[in-house]
Amino acid sequence: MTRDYSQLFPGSTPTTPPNPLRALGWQSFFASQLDADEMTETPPVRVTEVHRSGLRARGAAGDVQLPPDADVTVGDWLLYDAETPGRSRRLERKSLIQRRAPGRETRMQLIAANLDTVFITTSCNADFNVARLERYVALAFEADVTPVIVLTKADLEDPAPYVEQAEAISARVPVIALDARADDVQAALAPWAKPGQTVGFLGSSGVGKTTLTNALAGTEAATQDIREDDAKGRHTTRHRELYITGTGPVVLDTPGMRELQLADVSAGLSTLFADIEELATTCKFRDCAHETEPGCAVRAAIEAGDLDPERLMRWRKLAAEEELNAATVHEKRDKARATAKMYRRVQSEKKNRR
Ligand SMILES: Nc1nc2c(ncn2[C@@H]2O[C@H](COP(=O)(O)OP(=O)(O)OP(=O)(O)O)[C@@H](O)[C@H]2O)c(=O)[nH]1
Ligand SMILES: [Zn+2]
Repeated sequence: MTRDYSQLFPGSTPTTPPNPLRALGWQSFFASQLDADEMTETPPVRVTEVHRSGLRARGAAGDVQLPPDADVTVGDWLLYDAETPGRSRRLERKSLIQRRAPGRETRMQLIAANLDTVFITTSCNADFNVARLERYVALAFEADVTPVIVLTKADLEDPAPYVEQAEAISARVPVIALDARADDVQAALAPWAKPGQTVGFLGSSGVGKTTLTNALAGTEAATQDIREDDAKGRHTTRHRELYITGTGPVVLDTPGMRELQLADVSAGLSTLFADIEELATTCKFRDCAHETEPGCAVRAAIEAGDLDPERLMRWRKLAAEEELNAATVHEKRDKARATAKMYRRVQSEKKNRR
């Protein structure tokens, strides 16, 4: 059987019924990475779940399973090789959210691939914290995901002062205030939550991420929970990590996103604090610490009221933190290598002694 895949390529006119791949978040960026033959022989599937035992993915023809692969994460697109699923080719990513692996592992842990927009969520109350929002924004920039700040619980408190502070974070980051339980959530998020787009939520516990996910994914979110028996025959409820709404965006909701911390975000910090870094290049001294040095452009901007001193402080803190984080990742890796080397030496010495 030959399928007509011409409609999946950019520039073609959409046909009805809606393209099933588009409902999964398929975009011309991915289509441009393969030709019509590959499209037929190895149809694209999107990874919906990652488990130790393997991957689950969904494509035009339904759900498939693949062997585990450390270089694949939720949201990835694979060209499914039905004969040898392990050989399925991963398409180049549009974006990638990753973090330092917790505990003793030294590698980066992949959290989510191919998100278009991340809704950085906080509430108009004590949860609101500019420094934390900046971290999330830097992380989004680092991952090549568009950040949008969403302020929930606007029905409980006057959102105006929160909106004002959030808008000061970056001219490149839109800010929206809403009641997450209201009917107009879909409309408010519509500019980013269009069909074919993939979105996710970041933020502390209790700020309304689940409420917003349900608003976008509708009843789908609830009905996509899967009941299954675990190894011991107990019933367990498993959440899908990718909600496919059919008519709206794809909503990515992995446990990893909820536990996310600041990872390597040096590039993201440079984007967020581009103004300060730009100013710093005009300081008289190259290694200016922007403290008491003469000819410091950064201090001059503060004195002129053009730069918020608090913002400078937060930039310093984040930059220092980032330096420390990056160092520990590298140090850990060096240490692990040294240990492995020593182990091999001991083993070979043992062998030689025999
Ligand atoms: N009044 C009001 N209540 C809200 C709003 N957003 C969320 N809530 C309520 O706050 C509580 C927590 O919302 P959730 O959506 O579960 O928050 P969450 O971010 O998913 O929390 P975790 O699942 O712990 O990560 C629920 O009782 C919501 O109904 C809002 O905008 N206004
Ligand atoms: Zn300076």
